[in-house]
Amino acid sequence: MSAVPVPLLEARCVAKRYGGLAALDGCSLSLRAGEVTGLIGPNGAGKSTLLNAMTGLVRADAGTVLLDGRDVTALPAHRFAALGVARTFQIVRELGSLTVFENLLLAPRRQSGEGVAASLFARRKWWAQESVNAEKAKALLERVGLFRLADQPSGGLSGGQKKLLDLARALLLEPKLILLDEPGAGVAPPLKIELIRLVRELKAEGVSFGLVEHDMHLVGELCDHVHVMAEGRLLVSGTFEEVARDRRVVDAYLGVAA
Ligand SMILES: Nc1ncnc2c1ncn2[C@@H]1O[C@H](COP(=O)(O)OP(=O)(O)OP(=O)(O)O)[C@@H](O)[C@H]1O
Repeated sequence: MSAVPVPLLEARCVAKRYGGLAALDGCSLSLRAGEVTGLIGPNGAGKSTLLNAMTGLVRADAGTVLLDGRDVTALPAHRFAALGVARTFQIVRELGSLTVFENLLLAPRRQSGEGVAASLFARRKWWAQESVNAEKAKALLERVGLFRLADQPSGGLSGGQKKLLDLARALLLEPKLILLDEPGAGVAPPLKIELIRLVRELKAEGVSFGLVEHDMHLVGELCDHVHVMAEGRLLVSGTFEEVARDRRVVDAYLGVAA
C-alpha cells in the first residue's frame, strides 16, 4: 500500500474571529505539491483570511497550519519566504514613483545581507548579492513581458501589468509555492491569457500554486483541485467540473444556507 503524501500546505480547524464575526470557523483544507489549487467561494467566505492565516499575516485564534508537515502556525510572515512560500495580494502594493525595475528590486528576498551591515565582508557579500538580484530581476521582467517597461514609473502600469510585476516579485524568491490572491481581478483579457500561460509554465517547472479567485474561467483553466469555502469553512472540494455542478456550491453563491 502506498503512503498518502504529506500535503504541501495544510490548515487544520483554523478559526479567526473579528469581534462577533467568525471569519474562519474551524476551516480545514490542504494544497498538494505539484498542483494548482483554487480557493473559491462567495464574498466574505473567509478565503483571504485563510490565505493570511496560512502565511503568518493573520494570527489564528485556534487551529494549526502545517507546511510540509511542519507546524508553522505561529511563524511570522517574513519567515515564509525562506521556507519557499511567496504570495501576491488582491491590491498590488507598488511604489508608483519608483520604476518597474526598482520595485522588483525592493522585493523581500532570501539573501545573506539582510540586517547585516556591520563588517566589510558582509557589505561586500551584500553588493555581490545585489548584482545577482539585478540580473535575476532583469530575467524575470523578460519572463513576465515587462522588460520594455523596466525604466517606466510603475504607477503608470495597467492593472494586469501590476499583477505581473507582483508575480515577478514573488518569483524572485525562487519559491516552491506561490499563493495568489485574486490574480485575475482588474486584469484585461490579453494579460489574463499571459497569466494563464505563465502559471502553467511554472507549474511544469515544479512550482505549486494556491489561488483565491472569483474569475471562474481562470479557475477552470488553471486549477487541478478546487476548494469551495462558505461562512468560514470548507464546503466542497473536487475538480472544477465537480464543484461547479454541486448544488451546495450553487446555493452558497446564491446566499442559501448549505
Ligand atoms: N481585519 C478585519 N477586521 C474585521 N473584519 C474582517 C477583517 N478581515 C476580514 N474581515 C471579515 O471577515 C470576513 C471574511 O473576509 P475575507 O476577506 O477573508 O473573505 P473573502 O472570502 O476573501 O472575501 P472576498 O472574496 O470578498 O475577498 C468578512 O466578513 C470580512 O468583512
